[in-house]
Amino acid sequence: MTATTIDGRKLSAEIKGELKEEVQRFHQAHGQVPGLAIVRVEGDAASGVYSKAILRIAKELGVEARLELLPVETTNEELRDVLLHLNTDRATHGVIVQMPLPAHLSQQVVAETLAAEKDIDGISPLSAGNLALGFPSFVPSTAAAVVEVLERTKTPLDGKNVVILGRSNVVGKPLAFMLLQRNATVTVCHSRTQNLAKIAREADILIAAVGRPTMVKAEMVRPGATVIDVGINALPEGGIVGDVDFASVSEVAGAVTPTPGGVGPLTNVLLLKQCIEAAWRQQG
Ligand SMILES: NC(=O)C1=CN([C@@H]2O[C@H](COP(=O)(O)OP(=O)(O)OC[C@H]3O[C@@H](n4cnc5c(N)ncnc54)[C@H](OP(=O)(O)O)[C@@H]3O)[C@@H](O)[C@H]2O)C=CC1
Ligand SMILES: Nc1nc(=O)c2c([nH]1)NC[C@@H]1CN(c3ccc(C(=O)N[C@@H](CCC(=O)O)C(=O)O)cc3)C=[N+]21
Repeated sequence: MTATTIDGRKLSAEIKGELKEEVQRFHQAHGQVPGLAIVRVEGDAASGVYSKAILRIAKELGVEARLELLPVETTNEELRDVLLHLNTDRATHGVIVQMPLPAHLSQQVVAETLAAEKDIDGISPLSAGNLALGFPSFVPSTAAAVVEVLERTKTPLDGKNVVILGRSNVVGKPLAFMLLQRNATVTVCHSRTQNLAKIAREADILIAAVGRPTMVKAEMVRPGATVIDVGINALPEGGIVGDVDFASVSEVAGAVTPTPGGVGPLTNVLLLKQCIEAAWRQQG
């Protein structure tokens, strides 16, 4: 069997088309456009690339985005002051703080300071709690991207076995709650999981978010399963590779996302989608 390759770039273009119209509707209704602030503390080169990618997509959609670039020696107090200012800035509807932060800065301070109504990447305790309770909430955009891929490819979730590899706060955990809410039977695996390959093979939908290049091999995949690769691993020779061994897995899976060109291209688009949603909510 040769799996269908899920085209993340195509899905991302489709969503961007919808969001452009949404921004126009917002502008007509309120005489302003949704506003996004990207907070980036210098120190991680890759995060600079992601910030630029977000700015580019915002521009395409007509969202007003600006970058708050802070020096690497920024203190927790200074970072908190920047966030407190953005919390009350009427032109800013959504805020993303680029991860990773330098080690001396506290993710907890960030998560607890950012106003929940502007927390478009779902990092605040209130957002996480709402998600866990099944209440409407902003969610981490990578998890949102995975669910969007599954929904747009009409992959059935109700009653299905979903196995998630990885339990991070930005991918594995929020995904587990989102998929439970959609009536999947969810198993979350991590570095201490025993018999991981056997568990993975039970999955109708296997989601890899571990950060281990090509860890998921064909033997771990049930024939016909849908395999979603969240992993973005930089190669020493340049370029990126996913957590899934795409070539071998394609021979057993029913459908698989490639890397690049899979979940990645949807991530920033869904961040913008949540920013536009935040703008509507703040306008009542
Ligand atoms: N497409 C996108 O937009 C994005 C992609 N990513 C990519 O997704 C991947 C995961 O990211 P993130 O969740 O932030 O990563 P983290 O490093 O925070 O979490 C990795 C998770 O994988 C688990 N894990 C690590 N090694 C193994 C193993 N050998 N077997 C089983 N489980 C293992 C860890 O277990 P334990 O908890 O026990 O340590 C942990 O739960 C990365 O490749 C990252 O680059 C991330 C964000 C956005
Ligand atoms: N607060 C926060 N939220 C995030 O969601 C967040 C973050 N910090 N820090 C960095 C990671 C990583 N991330 C990606 C976004 C887009 C692509 C993407 O567009 N990928 C394309 C191109 C990749 C390439 O070619 O380099 C692809 O996979 O095809 C990937 C990864 C969001 N992250």
